[in-house]
Amino acid sequence: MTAIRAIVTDIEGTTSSISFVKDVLFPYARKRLPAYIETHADHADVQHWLHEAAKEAGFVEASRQEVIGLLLRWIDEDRKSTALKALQGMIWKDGYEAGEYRAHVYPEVAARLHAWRGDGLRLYVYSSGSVPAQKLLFRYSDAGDLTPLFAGYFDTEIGAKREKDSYVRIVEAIGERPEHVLFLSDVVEELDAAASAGLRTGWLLRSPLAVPAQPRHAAYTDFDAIQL
Ligand SMILES: CSCCC(=O)C(=O)COP(=O)(O)O
Ligand SMILES: [Mg+2]
Repeated sequence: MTAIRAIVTDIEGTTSSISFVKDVLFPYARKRLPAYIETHADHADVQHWLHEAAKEAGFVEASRQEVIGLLLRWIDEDRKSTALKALQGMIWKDGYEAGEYRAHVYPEVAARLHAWRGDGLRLYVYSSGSVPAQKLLFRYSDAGDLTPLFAGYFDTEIGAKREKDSYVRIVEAIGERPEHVLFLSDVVEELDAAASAGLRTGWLLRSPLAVPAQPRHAAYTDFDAIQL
């Protein structure tokens, strides 16, 4: 089998629990988003992402309140909007820095990432969460600061996770041939897109999920089970 030289991992459902994202991060951002936007309305990056959100929704003209309402609805719908994710990441920063939560990573993940790095593999993240949010999550993980392990981060600014071209661009950016890159995710549509771009794939099916009898991607219950 072709040697794996780089691993690109998803976060939610793969390195970290869906519950940490849905039950801790999303409610934290939802509660604070209206006040955060009002108090940061003169910040250029906030203005930029509000404008992008309004554009994405097809609003020709929208008040700040209308865009806030839109963003709250998108949080409830778990919409993978680049603009929403950027704004959520800005809000989560306060919570991490105040010690209000630490990011969940599954128990075997940190040691396995260290082992892969020790074997010379390059490690990357690809998540719908913004790159700053990804860095915060691994900086403030419950297994300590894992950011030194990663060579790079990708978010939906490179493309949507269910589109083949996103993975084509990622392998170009990391300078590898696709067959030397393993993409790990819990979402089969993301794995289908990565496989169509020629990447190797690993499907994380964390307990209590059951591994199907004939999974269409190599399936693993945790990182320690992954065969390179
Ligand atoms: C980067 S932490 C927040 C994760 C997030 O907002 C999200 O939507 C998770 O998506 P993923 O692509 O990691 O499944
Ligand atoms: Mg996921």
